[in-house]
Amino acid sequence: MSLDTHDVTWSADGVPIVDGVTAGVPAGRFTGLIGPNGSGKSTLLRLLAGLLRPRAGTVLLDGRRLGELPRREVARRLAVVAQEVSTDIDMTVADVVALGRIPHRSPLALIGRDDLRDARETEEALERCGLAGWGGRRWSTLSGGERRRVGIARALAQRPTELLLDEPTNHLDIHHQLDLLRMLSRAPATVVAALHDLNLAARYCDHLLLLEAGRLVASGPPAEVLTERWIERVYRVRVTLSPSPGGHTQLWYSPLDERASPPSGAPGPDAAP
Ligand SMILES: Nc1ncnc2c1ncn2[C@@H]1O[C@H](COP(=O)(O)OP(=O)(O)OP(=O)(O)O)[C@@H](O)[C@H]1O
Repeated sequence: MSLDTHDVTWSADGVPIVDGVTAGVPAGRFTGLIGPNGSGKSTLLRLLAGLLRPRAGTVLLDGRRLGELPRREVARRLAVVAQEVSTDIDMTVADVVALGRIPHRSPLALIGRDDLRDARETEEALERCGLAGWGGRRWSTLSGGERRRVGIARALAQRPTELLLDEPTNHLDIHHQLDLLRMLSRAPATVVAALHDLNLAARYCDHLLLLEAGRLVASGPPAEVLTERWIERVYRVRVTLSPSPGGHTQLWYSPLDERASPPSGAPGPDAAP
């Protein structure tokens, strides 16, 4: 495992938000953090990133307590892409992405050599996010989806060993959602992403952690977690699973109080993916 939590609890005003979670994040794989609104995904992600301290329990990075590791090591290794980013910064896209290089800067290194390497990493990260040639654009002029991709490029420029993302597909059109998740599933890092789209989670994730009211209720490969029983219980919707033309599991939803007809290759009028 790359990241582990042992009986981790975090509460606000005495109310447990993450409640006794023991979970492992497999090294080098893409783990999806799923669960309904308010189930604790963002909070668990922040605990994994060391941005919140557990009230009880421990978070381990490669078997070592996260809170006891040197800050610089954590800053180099872990990259976090938060749900929303500030809108009022007046920087170029290249400058924003180059922020990802800061943890790697050594005060003793030759400035010119660092600059060259940072420029190369910045350009490469922009390319991987489909933003080649965008370095000179002003951040403040970008759309929501473009900002999202720049934020992810910043995280990639850091060359993290663990990449943690909170709803990375937010604001992205379907082309960029697929592009991004394919890229994350192939990234040379341990990736953890909070995701709402269970079809995308089924298609791209290697491992899933399912949260319900702050508790981990299921974990494992998508085929073991995305079952009719779990989805109906946790999301309170009826679901029908069928293989997609590409061979992945496709989920069709309908309200619990409606009778869903099984799909015959295409969704019925009451079933929306
Ligand atoms: N600092 C806080 N003080 C009080 N309540 C909080 C705090 N942080 C989170 N919560 C509550 O904890 C619950 C879990 O929040 P969290 O953001 O982790 O959920 P989530 O699963 O990421 O939700 P969503 O899918 O809506 O983004 C929510 O009900 C939220 O209101």
